[in-house]
Amino acid sequence: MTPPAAPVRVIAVASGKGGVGKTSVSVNLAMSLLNAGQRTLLLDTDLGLANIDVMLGLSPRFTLADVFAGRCELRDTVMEGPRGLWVVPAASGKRHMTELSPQQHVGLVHAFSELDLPIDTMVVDNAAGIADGVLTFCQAAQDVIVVVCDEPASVTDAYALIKVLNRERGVNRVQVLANQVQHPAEGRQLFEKLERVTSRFLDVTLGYLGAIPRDEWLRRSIQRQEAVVEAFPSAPSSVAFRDIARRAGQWQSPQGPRGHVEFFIERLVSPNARSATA
Ligand SMILES: Nc1ncnc2c1ncn2[C@@H]1O[C@H](COP(=O)(O)OP(=O)(O)OP(=O)(O)O)[C@@H](O)[C@H]1O
Repeated sequence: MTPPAAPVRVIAVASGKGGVGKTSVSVNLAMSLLNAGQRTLLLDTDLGLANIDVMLGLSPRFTLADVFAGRCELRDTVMEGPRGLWVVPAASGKRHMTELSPQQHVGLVHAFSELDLPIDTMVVDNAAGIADGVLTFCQAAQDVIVVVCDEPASVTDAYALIKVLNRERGVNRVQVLANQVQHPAEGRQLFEKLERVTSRFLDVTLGYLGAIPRDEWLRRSIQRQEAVVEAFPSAPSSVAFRDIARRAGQWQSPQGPRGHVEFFIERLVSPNARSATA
């Protein structure tokens, strides 16, 4: 009998507002987890404006667009990135891909359960906004990181995202990550601003994951199509990403299925529960 695959920790990265640095966070968090010994898969779910492949200088043969068009299986899209990071790329400029049905989003989540990859962690980069796909992928993850920066629209859109995740999808735990901060106190202030409103109006626990400084080295790494933690390991943002990956590694492990759409659900079912239902 093959031993059951171990649970996979799934972390969804979202932001509400676009352009705050969500993809940079996803790429560098995934690379930092990998460098800390976690076998990691990075999934790009931005089916309209995908850019993880561009950020990492990869040339995908197949993308999620091909899966939905019936041209390949999900496993055919998995490619090997830097240092053995697994990447599932999306497709840019496919407008119809942003109009997938809720069933197709759920179908994609379930398709991951069939994926026989030896991974410990999956990082899911989401599109901006609060479309059905974003909500489903966040709901299906064990942890959600919401990236904010010091702009009024970023904070209000982050609140809007947390509100629909909580009210419509039952998400009750969110980690807040401040990006592009000018000084460490700015990150904490942004978190407190968000927490004041969420604690008044929502049934959700916010955790403060930390802050990534505004860093010219990060911009340079994007030009070089590399993660900053790889291109410039001692840059201030690289130091912050490693710290955040370390903290993310300390979150409590998944306790088992939560009874709704969930990534790698089979791997969350304990071996005992499996044989009881076999
Ligand atoms: N910590 C940082 N320091 C300096 N520049 C940053 C930082 N984070 C992000 N940026 C800049 O912001 C730009 C947008 O970042 P990124 O593409 O990661 O954002 P995004 O939220 O994923 O955007 P979208 O919603 O459009 O996908 C980057 O090209 C980079 O120039």
